Amino acid sequence: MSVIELSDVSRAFTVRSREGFRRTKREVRAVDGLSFTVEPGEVVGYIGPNGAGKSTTIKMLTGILVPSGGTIRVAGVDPSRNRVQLAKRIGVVFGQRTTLWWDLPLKDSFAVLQKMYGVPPARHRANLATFVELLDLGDLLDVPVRQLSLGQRMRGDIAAALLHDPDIVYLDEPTIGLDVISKARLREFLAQINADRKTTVILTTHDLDDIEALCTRVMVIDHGRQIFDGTLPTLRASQQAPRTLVVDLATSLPPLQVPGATVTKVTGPRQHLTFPPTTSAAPLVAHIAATYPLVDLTVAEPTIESIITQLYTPPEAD
Ligand SMILES: Nc1ncnc2c1ncn2[C@@H]1O[C@H](COP(=O)(O)OP(=O)(O)OP(=O)(O)O)[C@@H](O)[C@H]1O
Repeated sequence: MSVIELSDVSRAFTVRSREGFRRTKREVRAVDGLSFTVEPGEVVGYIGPNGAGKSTTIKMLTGILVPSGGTIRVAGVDPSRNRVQLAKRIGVVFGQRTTLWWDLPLKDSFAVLQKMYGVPPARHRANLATFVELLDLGDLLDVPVRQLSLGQRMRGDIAAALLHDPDIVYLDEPTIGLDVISKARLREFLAQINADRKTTVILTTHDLDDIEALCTRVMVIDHGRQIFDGTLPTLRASQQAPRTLVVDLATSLPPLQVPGATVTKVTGPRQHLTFPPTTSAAPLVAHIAATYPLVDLTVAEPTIESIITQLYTPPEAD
């Protein structure tokens, strides 16, 4: 059974403004007819440009906002009518602000959460031991949250969101502002938690490396509507972005003649050839190996960044 179900969900806001002496009212449709389901254990990247409606969707999924239309079920209940019941089944992390108690040492925040959620003491101890080890929190437990660095605090926030064994966790920009090593550690941790506990993860991020590292599925939203839902390879293929063969030869040569591929760059013995996403690389590689003094060869996929940019950019009018 799906753990999240949205059917034709919309959410409008009335924005009031004043122009001179005139007051105006305008309706913004932050989410506009959204339908999708998420299965238990999926890791879904929920992405879109600024103002696309991502936060509004997440707020409706947690029950903070009531939809203007359509129906939502999360873990079998209507979020806005069953917020308290649902709170035990979900965890939420907002990268921009902490849910921990600012003046309390990290371990005291965890103890408060245990009481709030009524986690059995043995389970709490086991979870804490796992998170302390995987997130390297040992030296931080006695430090007040306000003294933690952003990366340390984020590790604390993520542990806090998972201590009550939620079925679903919403992560809103969890790696924002973190250095490369902290990002990598967080991604590894989340992948492991998902593998071990089958926790469903909904990840909102502008860092496409998060998506690449973690998500089995990507949903792209723009102007409150879904514009893509599928796997990363499907997203790549759907955008028809060309792939590239990077060929290292034993010697510098003029541009190679390879049917179905075009040389776009020559730097000494290295040549870059592009070919359509619908073409298999195998015959091209076979042709090059049989015809030229090949030393090494790699296939470079289009970066997800370039694909998403292409997706967000409206087609030019004729
Ligand atoms: N409380 C509100 N009142 C009025 N308009 C709102 C409100 N909340 C969101 N909006 C508008 O709804 C639209 C979607 O906003 P939302 O915050 O969901 O986008 P987002 O995809 O999360 O953007 P970002 O990536 O910038 O966080 C925007 O046009 C925003 O201005």
